[in-house]
Amino acid sequence: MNTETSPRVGAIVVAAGRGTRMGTKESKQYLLLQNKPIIIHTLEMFDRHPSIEEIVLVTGEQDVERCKSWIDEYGITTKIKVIPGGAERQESVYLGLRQIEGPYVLIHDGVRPFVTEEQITACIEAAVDYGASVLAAPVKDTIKQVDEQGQVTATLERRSLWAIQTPQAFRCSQLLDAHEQAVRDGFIGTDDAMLLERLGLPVKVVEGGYRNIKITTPEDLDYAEFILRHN
Ligand SMILES: Nc1ccn([C@@H]2O[C@H](COP(=O)(O)OP(=O)(O)OP(=O)(O)O)[C@@H](O)[C@H]2O)c(=O)n1
Ligand SMILES: C[C@](O)(CO)[C@H](O)COP(=O)(O)O
Repeated sequence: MNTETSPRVGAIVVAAGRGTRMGTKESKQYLLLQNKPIIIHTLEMFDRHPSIEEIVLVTGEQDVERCKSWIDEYGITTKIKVIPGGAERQESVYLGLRQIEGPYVLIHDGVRPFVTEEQITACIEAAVDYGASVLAAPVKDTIKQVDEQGQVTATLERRSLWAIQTPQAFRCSQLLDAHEQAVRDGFIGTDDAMLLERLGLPVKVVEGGYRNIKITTPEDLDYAEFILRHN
């Protein structure tokens, strides 16, 4: 990406979750991978990217100060704010959005430390061209719909199914409007693109890879160590 012609881009890294599916006492984003907190691995990817001009890190209220200390300790140099998040991921993103200057913003899960520079660039370029973009990978399994009794009701057409990841890139003003509309409608989505989709706005899928995992359950930690060792 030509940084002289690229737009100003801010990144919101959300890390205010409790990690209940991980089941550890320490929130998963602060667990260590090769002796470094996961959240720092993630922040480093955005810190290194030439188009990212500011970062907002959204954490639990009780974690703001230790995150600021780690940011100093690990030498993150991009302009960065650390703010407390909300009860839902969507609220954490919304609080972050209110701090971003724009015109473009990337939303990223703090527990996806393996995003690459090329993937971040591809998401930014697609957002500039199409308005919004999401990183994703084609699903590898056969996906079936199952009812409450555990009976299969349908097998979905796999060619049209993608597992959606982050980063997701947007025009700041458009994402802010979509969040405010969702609040008015009492709508909560599991990602940010959903908030545009429900308004009929286009979202472009950018093909990423299978390594950009969201660290969610204990076995993901073993795979994360494996990825780091083989990078
Ligand atoms: N109120 C919340 C909930 C989630 N997140 C962040 O959103 C990302 C993706 O969410 P997920 O993996 O579901 O994290 P948790 O909510 O922490 O996990 P769990 O659902 O197992 O509790 C994580 O980086 C998480 O910290 C957030 O910033 N604010
Ligand atoms: C945004 C996301 O990472 C895309 O895969 C995901 O939807 C977060 O959802 P979760 O259910 O809170 O993990």
